[in-house]
Amino acid sequence: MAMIMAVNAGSSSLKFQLIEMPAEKVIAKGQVERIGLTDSIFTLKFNGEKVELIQDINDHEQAINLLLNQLQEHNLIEQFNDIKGVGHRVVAGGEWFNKSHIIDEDALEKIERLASYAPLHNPANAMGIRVFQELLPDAVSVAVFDTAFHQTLTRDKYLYALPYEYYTKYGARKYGMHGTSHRYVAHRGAEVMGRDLKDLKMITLHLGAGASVTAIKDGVSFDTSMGFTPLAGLMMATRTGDVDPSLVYYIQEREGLTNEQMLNVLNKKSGLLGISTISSDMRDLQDVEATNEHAALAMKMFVNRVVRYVGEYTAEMGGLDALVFTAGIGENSSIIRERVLEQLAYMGITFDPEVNKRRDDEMIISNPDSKVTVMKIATNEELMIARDVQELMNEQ
Ligand SMILES: Nc1ncnc2c1ncn2[C@@H]1O[C@H](COP(=O)(O)OP(=O)(O)O)[C@@H](O)[C@H]1O
Ligand SMILES: CC(=O)OP(=O)(O)O
Ligand SMILES: [Mg+2]
Repeated sequence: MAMIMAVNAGSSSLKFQLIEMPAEKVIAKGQVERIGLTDSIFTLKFNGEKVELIQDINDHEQAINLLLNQLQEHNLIEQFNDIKGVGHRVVAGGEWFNKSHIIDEDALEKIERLASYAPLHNPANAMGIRVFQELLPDAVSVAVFDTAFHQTLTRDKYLYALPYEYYTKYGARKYGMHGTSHRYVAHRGAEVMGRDLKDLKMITLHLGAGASVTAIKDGVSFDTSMGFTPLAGLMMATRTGDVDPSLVYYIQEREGLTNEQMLNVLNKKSGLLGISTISSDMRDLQDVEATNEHAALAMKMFVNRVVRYVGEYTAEMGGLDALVFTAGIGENSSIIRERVLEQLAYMGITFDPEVNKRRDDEMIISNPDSKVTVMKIATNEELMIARDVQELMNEQ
């Protein structure tokens, strides 16, 4: 029996679970949401108790400190001596890592060197790794990469139509992200359907602050919407998603921005925030869309891009059997799911809007006569992380 801590730093959140393995028993779990916004939400659940705090949390460092203080306050820190392994979500693994890896100095240095492959994430991931290594020097430390699941993409899918030498010289290619989540919900989705994933053409929609779409065929990742970095693909909370690259230079020149400032606009000032001008959080937009034209426009654009990718990937796979919604928006926003599904009626998708409003962690939303089975599956990246930590510890 081993106690494992799984740490998942997202762009707007920090999530963790303390899990007893191999029983997969969750001892404590919690999250900090809305990092960098006002009224950040901290929740901690243990022994049937729930703690909730609302306060402004500016960055991941503050989030980790708050988490550690709270664990201490509720005497959960004593369990730290029992923690044998800590698993960290790391967004970019480049071509160095195609599976989870024990973190030694060399691996940590590589994770830090991959910062330009995931500028909002890898530095925060590396910071989390160092904090926990100091706190628990004897625990095995493991990195679980978002990019690993997408290593099955074939060259025709992962290359950009740039001069080929940029791929060989600089690793300029699509890596894809959110792989741990896409992998988890794809397998759970197939189980809910009572089917073998290998026999299904499936699209998984991970719609959180970062958002991505994955096409899954023959049980593996076939194509995915994020790219060299998590900036590509869907419109996101603060990221543009796909944009004509010529516009970047056009705007940069006129606004007199440095490269770094321009990247900051694309990563942190765009997306739902950029269009709505009021918030990057879908909850805030839903609250005011009836009276705020910009909030309504941002939501319309968000839905449109999801619909576009579903069509694109269905065409690439030559059909679609199953569609899965997950992550913050995918799991919690029945409005967004409803609007996406209404626009997919042309595919023969039918669903009951009342069923769609239910809050179960796992559910089939589509009607039995629907040509595509539509599901909502709550993701669990932390469980996948804990499983990989356990596996690597067993191999040691
Ligand atoms: N009840 C809700 N309705 C609509 N959107 C929600 C709801 N709850 C959370 N969200 C959205 O989910 C996003 C966070 O998703 P999450 O997957 O936790 O993000 P990340 O892991 O990328 O930080 C928030 O930005 C918010 O827009
Ligand atoms: C890769 C990525 O965008 O992650 P997140 O959604 O957690 O920001
Ligand atoms: Mg996330």
